[in-house]
Amino acid sequence: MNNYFYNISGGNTRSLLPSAVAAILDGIAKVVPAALLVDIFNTIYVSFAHPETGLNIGRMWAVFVILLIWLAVEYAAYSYLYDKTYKAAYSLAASGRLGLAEHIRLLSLGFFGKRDPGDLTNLLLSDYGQVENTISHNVPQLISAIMLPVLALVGLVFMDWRMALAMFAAVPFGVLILWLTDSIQARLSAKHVQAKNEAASRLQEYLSGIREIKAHNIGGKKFERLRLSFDQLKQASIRLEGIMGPMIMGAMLLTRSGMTLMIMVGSYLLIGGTLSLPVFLLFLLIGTKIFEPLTVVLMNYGEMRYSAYSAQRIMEVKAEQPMQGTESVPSGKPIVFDQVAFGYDPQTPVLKNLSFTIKPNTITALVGPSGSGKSTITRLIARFWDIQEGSIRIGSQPINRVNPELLLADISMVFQDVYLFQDTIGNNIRIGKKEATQAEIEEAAKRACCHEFISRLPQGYDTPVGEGGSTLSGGEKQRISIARALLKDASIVLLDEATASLDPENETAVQQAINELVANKTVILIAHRLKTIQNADQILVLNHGELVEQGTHDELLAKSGLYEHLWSIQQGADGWRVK
Ligand SMILES: Nc1ncnc2c1ncn2[C@@H]1O[C@H](COP(=O)(O)OP(=O)(O)OP(=O)(O)O)[C@@H](O)[C@H]1O
Repeated sequence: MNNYFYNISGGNTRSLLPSAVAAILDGIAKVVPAALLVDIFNTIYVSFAHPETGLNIGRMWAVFVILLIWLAVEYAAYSYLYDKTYKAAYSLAASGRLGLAEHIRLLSLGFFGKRDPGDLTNLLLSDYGQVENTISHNVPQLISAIMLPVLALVGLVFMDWRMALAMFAAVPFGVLILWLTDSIQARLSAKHVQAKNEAASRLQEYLSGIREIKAHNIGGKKFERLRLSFDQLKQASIRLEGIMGPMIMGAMLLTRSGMTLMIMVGSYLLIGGTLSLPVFLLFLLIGTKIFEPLTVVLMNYGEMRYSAYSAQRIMEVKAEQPMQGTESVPSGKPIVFDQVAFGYDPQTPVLKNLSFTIKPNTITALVGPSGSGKSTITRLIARFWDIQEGSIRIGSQPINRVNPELLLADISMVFQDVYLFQDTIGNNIRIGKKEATQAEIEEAAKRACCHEFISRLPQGYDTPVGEGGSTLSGGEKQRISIARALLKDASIVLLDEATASLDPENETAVQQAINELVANKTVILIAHRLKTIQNADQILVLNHGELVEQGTHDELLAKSGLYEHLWSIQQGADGWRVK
């Protein structure tokens, strides 16, 4: 149970305390009207039992006034409960979501390879929503609903312990049913949450891949996966409701059967003369009030069990270790790969025994057939993953000891698939330097050859771009990402050359922007077209994750090896035409 509260509060159990106190106050507030009801009953009963004394009007008025005052107190208690519980729950969930998103950002990219992106979205939205609901509704309602039966039990035991025992005798059996079925409920709830997440993931996949689905006419196949996931969700929902419903209902009926038992016991005791009529009537009156909150307790317990799996999922991600390292990045030092071996899956090596040095302020081009490991090298320099063997150093500092945030602050990256955020063009460039002025942004845009096309847009730098940059052309997005990198002005530039997919006009503009970016930087460039790297300081030729050749363009051509082979293929392909 401790674990449960630890998980639903996102590891901060103390944050539940104010709402628990508020719920206790709310519970107590609800007990007072019941106690006053007993007093009214008693006053009326006495006037009937002893007609000579008449109805005690003064007492009735006193109860009426207390009830009025109490309504105000109850309102205040409820407002306090609202403030402490609901607001606390929503801010706990909001800060928890942001904290988790921040934690996820600090994890190695290897973590994302293991998880479906839709699954993580669900974790942050749906699972947190579930937990939020538990904290804001189920836990306080449960605490508040427990107060009346517990306090009533204490009072009733003093009045007549035999009747109190009869009234509550069935409660342990109701609890026993819940306890016995706990593992079934946990399993069914987990399956239901999994099915819900799977359906949401498939839906997200279907919607975000709609362009490819249309282009390849695979709607039927993808829709089948979507249909299947919704079908499984339906089955899981039916199983959860179908099995748990009767069990909770059984526990409820059993608990409520205490009322019947109490009436029977009371009747016998009344006949036997060991119970007075007013006490019997009092038990009947209180009994009707007590079993309602007990039903609420059982219902909320079911809900809480359901959210336990969501909380567990959140805590599992929180338990993932962020990348370690506290050192700063030595400046002006070479990047050294020393017998590096790496595989995304450690059993399948992608890079093998790789050793080379990249001198500061030089251009190193990575060349090789598709899948030879070029992008992987750039990802390892940025420490998206940690390697399994050997070491990567900047100067003498192994990068696995460097603070990942500081390392990334020193690296600019320009990839082929540029992602632009759903924001203005200006703010998308500002990502390179948060505190940049408008003048700095425009200066970077000018150097990246995108100022002109941005200025032509009706809202200029304030023009919003669609999510992912869907409203801009490939070349325009490239140049904006180069402007970002220019603004960042990091000493290491990782560049995935993308000019192959651009039209000649865009290509010249992008090439010019790249030339601005790489001046006086340590550049690692993934080269797809060899004619662009003839002036590189060194070219590393990779094949199947191994370094097979190394040198300048002329040195490598003279070797007549893989580079020369790739060069001659590209020379031939340069003149291809559609017939
Ligand atoms: N995230 C990943 N998870 C698992 N395997 C991966 C991942 N990224 C790449 N790989 C595998 O690692 C190998 C090297 O890939 P990499 O992307 O580094 O090659 P590349 O030379 O850049 O290829 P290309 O020129 O086609 O971009 C390939 O076999 C690829 O399938």
